[in-house]
Amino acid sequence: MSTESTTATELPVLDDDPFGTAILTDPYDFHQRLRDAGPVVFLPRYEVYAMGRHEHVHASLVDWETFVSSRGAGLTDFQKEKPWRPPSLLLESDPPDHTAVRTVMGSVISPRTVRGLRTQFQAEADALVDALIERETIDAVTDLAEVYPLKVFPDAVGLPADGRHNLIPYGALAFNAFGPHNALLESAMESAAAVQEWIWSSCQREALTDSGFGADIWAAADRGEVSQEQAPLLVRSLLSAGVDTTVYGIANTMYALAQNPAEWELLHREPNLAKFAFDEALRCESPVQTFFRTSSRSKTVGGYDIPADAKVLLFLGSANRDPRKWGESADEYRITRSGGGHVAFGMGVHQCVGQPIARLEAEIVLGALARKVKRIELVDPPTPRLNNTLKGWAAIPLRLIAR
Ligand code: HEM
Ligand SMILES: O=C(O)c1ccc(-n2ccnc2)cc1
Repeated sequence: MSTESTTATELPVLDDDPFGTAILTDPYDFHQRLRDAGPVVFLPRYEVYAMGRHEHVHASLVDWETFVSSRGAGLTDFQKEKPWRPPSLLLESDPPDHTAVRTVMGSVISPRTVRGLRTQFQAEADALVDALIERETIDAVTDLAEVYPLKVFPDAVGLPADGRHNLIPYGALAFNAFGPHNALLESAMESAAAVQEWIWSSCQREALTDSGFGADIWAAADRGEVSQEQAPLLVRSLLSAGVDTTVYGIANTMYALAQNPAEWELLHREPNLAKFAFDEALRCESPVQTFFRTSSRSKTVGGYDIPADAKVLLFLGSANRDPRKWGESADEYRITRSGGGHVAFGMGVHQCVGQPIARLEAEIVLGALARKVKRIELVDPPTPRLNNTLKGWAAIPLRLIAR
């Protein structure tokens, strides 16, 4: 059998700052240059190895033995620097440690449990939409995308009624913390300092209602499926991830629909397409733009050598717009596209365990709005909300033209 010999080819280099304001605001030109530069590109700014093509991002996500998560899913290498908080038992662990806690979280957020949320989620969506269509203009972020998840998700977790507003700055901190120590992370640390106490106390058994995702995690600990020490950390995972991601995802979908009136018109005619409208927005306006891995050993990717112990930056948002996978219409928002295969929720052992909740929230609230609103129009350009990991908006002023 011939052994393919690949001579180490000189790595392409890009001097851009992917965590600078310009690229965080509008990453798509950089993504194209990254994909066209090669399968692996060295970014000297942070001394990391970057991948932007779907083929290699996908392959690296599923190769958890080479590209590990236990040394941090952000820029910090936990073998070299202390994490800012105890590492995530899910996101920042590898099999076999990861396997047991993932099994528990997968059974807590099971399709059956999530299906049981549909009635309550629908009631909250109908009430919110009925209030919104009374107004001629709304803000799709502050009146819709931030309001709906912040009501239904903490209810599903079983959080106390007061203090829930803390979830947004804490989520912003968690996602900024995956990036470099820049001004975004600095300001997130300052504004979230106060909420860390509320977050940790909300993860404790006594703070949670006796039914909900929180209680189910503690029940798994009582059954010995996870330890009593792991239970609050698993609840913390839900609080870190459960709100900001869906806020950005629903907002990004509304902006994509506002930019494509024909797509809204189709959705208004067929509100059951709401789940596809959300999925296509996740592909072309990915809320979670990047995640890091660390190479446990040297690896040749696309003919280029990545050394061991290197930080590898996977551009999910770029992979999801790669014309090598999605064709020339890759940048276009088309809700009838068969969009399967995107990596907006990751891929492999760490693929988003909260996906069913995110999808249910979006399908229901977008479907409820589409049923009652004939057309939506942008009133002013949206205001970006910058974050080292998340891409989305702080404000999207819209006019709603109900039936
Ligand atoms: C639009 C919404 C969401 C997006 C785009 C998203 C995206 C992702 C991505 C890309 C990963 C993989 C991370 C990696 O490979 O390192 C992930 C993992 C994860 N997500 Fe989400 N997420 C969303 C919503 C949620 C929600 C609502 C929850 C909680 C209920 C959640 C909980 C998690 C957890 C716990 C993990 C780690 C899974 C593991 O490491 O086994 N996510 N998510
Ligand atoms: O355990 C944590 O802190 C944590 C877990 C998961 C996420 N995440 C990212 C995208 N979907 C969820 C963020 C933080």
